[in-house]
Amino acid sequence: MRIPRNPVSVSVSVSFCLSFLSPFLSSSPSPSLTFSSQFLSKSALSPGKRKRFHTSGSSQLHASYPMNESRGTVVGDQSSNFLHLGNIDQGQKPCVWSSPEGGRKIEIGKRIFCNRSLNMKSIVAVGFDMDYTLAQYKPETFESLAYEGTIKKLVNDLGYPRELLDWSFDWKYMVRGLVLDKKRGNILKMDRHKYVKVAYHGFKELSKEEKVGTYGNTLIRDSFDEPDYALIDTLFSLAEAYLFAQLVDYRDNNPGKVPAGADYSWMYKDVRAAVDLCHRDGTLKQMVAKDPKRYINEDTAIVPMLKMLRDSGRATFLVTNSLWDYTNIVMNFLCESRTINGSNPINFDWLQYFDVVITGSAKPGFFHEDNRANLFEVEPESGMLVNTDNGSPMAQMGSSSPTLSLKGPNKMCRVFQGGSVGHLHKLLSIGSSSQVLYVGDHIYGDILRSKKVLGWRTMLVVPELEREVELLWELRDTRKQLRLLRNQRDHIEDKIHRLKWSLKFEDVNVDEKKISSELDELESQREQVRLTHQQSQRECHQKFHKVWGQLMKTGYQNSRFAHQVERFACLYSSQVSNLGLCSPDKYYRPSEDFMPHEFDIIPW
Ligand SMILES: Nc1nc2c(ncn2[C@@H]2O[C@H](COP(=O)(O)O)[C@@H](O)[C@H]2O)c(=O)[nH]1
Ligand SMILES: [Mg+2]
Repeated sequence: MRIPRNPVSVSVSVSFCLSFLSPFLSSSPSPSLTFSSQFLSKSALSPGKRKRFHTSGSSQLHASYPMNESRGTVVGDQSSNFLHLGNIDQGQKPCVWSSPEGGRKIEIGKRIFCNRSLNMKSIVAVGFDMDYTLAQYKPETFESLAYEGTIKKLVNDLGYPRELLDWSFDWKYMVRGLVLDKKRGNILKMDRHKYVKVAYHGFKELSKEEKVGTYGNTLIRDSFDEPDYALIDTLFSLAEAYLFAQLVDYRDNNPGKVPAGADYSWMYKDVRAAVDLCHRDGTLKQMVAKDPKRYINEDTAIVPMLKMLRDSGRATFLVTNSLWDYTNIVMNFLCESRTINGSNPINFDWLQYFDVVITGSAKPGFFHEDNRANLFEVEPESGMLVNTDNGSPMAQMGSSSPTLSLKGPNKMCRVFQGGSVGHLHKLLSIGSSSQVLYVGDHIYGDILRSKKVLGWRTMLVVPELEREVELLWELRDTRKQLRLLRNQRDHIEDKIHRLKWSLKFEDVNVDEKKISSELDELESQREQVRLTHQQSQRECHQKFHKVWGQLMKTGYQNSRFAHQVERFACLYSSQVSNLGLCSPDKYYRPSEDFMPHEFDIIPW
C-alpha cells in the first residue's frame, strides 16, 4: 500500500455528523552476435552533445490544481478517458518541460506515478511501443471497426446467423483488466488476490450466491489464466469481450441459432480467430490508412517530447509489432507538422526522431535473449526487406555494395523488421539492460517480459488513468466518509460482541432485559450502517464505471489490473507525452510503502 510522496493537500471539512443516520453522500541478443561500431547511434555515443532546443510557443502548464473546482461527473461515461488531445495548452500549443514555460506543477491526471525508483540520468535509451502508446486509437471508431469486421467474418465465414449484422457495440461497456471465463460464458473482475468480486454471465450479473458457488472455493484457487480464461489486458480486446458477452446472451436465448456444437468456449475461439484476421487482412489497417484522423487521437506534444529526450542525449527507438507500411502511416500522422488543410504527403521525416525503428517485432518473443529471429533491414521507400548479418549490412546478390542506401536527412535512423533485443542492444550500444526505459501499453506484451526477463525499466501508458485520478479527487470527501462509516460499523459490532459476552458469561445479576433491548438497538443500527455503506460504496464505484467500477480497485482492495501495474511497471501515466512534462534527468521516486498497522499513525 502506498501513500503519495507529495499528497495533494486535501482541505476537507471533517465536520460532518458521525451518526450513521446522517445523509452523507455529497455529489460529489544472442550474446554471440557481433556488430561493427559503425552502427552505434550518434546519440548513444555522445550523450548530451546535441544542441539544446526549445519548443516554440508558450506552453502553459497549470500552476494550480484545476480539480479544486467541482466538475460534474457522468455516471459510466468514460469518454474523457480517450478523447484527450495530448498535452496541449488552451492556445493549442504543445507543452514540454524544456520550454520556457515548462517545469510547472503538473495536473494530477497527467502525472507520472512511480512504483520503483528510476533515475533518468542512468537511462541512455528510451524506447516506445506504437499502437495504443504513441498512437491512441479512438475506441468509438477504431474498436467499432474491429467489432463490425469481426461480426462480418462470423456471419460470412463461420456460419453465424445474419441477424448479428444488426447488433451494435457499446464501446464504453468493457474495461481493461477483466477476465473472460470461456467455458462458463462469464466476465469477471478480480481483486489482487484473484478473488472474483464482480461477475456477469453475458450481460446478467451473478448473484452473490452464484458468484461464491462458482468461484468461491478458497481451497482450489484457480489461476484464471489461459487456456480456460482470456485476459482483457489491452484496449484492442474491448470489442471482442463485448461481442463474447453478446454471443453468450444470444446462445442462452436462441440455442438453436448458433452453429451446431458451438458452446461458449467455441464461440470465444471463433471471435478470437475473426478478430485476429481483422488485424491481419487489412480490415482495420486499410481504413486507418485512409483516414488516420478518424481513428487516432492527435497528440502534438509527442514530437516535442521526443526532441527533448534526444536533446538530452538519450537515444530513442521504436519497437512495434506493426509492420513497416502501417507504422509509416501512423507515425506520419503523429509526427508531421500539418499543412493548412491537414494533409501532407507521406514522407520519412518522422524518422529523424528515432535512432532505430524495429517493426514486426513479434513482442513479447522479441524480449527473449535466446530469440534468434532474423533481422531484416527495411528499405523505407519501397518497403523492401534486405537481409542483414545480424544487423550489419550484407552484400546483396548482384550488388557489390554492402550498404543499404538510405537517402535524405534520415539516414541516421535505420529501420528493421524482426530480430530480437540482442540486435537492438548492439545497434544502440547498450551496455546494460537497466539503461533502457521502454514505454508501452500492454502489461504482457510490452512490460512484463521486458522488465522481468530482460531488466529493462518500464513505463505503462494507461489512458483510463486520467479520468480515474480526476474522479478520485472529486470524490475525496465521499471516500473519506465511506471509511468513517466502515469504522463505525466495526465500532458497533465490537459493542454488540461485548454485550453478548456479558450476557453469556458475566454477572448473573445484570439486567438482561435492558441489555437485550440495547442489543436490539445496536443490531438495528449496524444493519442501517451496513446498508448505507453498501449502497454508498456502490454509488461511488458507479461514478467510475456503471458496471465495473473503479479500474484500479475492487471494493477496498486493489484490482488484479492494479496489482499487475504495481508489480511490473516502474512508472505509469495516462499518456506517453506526459514524459515531456518532466525533466529528462528526473529522479522518479516511489511513495513510501504503508502496511495496515501504520495507517493510523502516518506522519503527514
Ligand atoms: N494478428 C493480430 N494482431 C493484433 C491483434 N491485436 C493487436 N494486433 C496488432 O498488433 C500490433 C500492436 O502493435 P504495438 O505497436 O502495440 O506493438 C498492431 O499492428 C495491431 O493491429 C490480434 O489479436 N491479432
Ligand atoms: Mg501497443
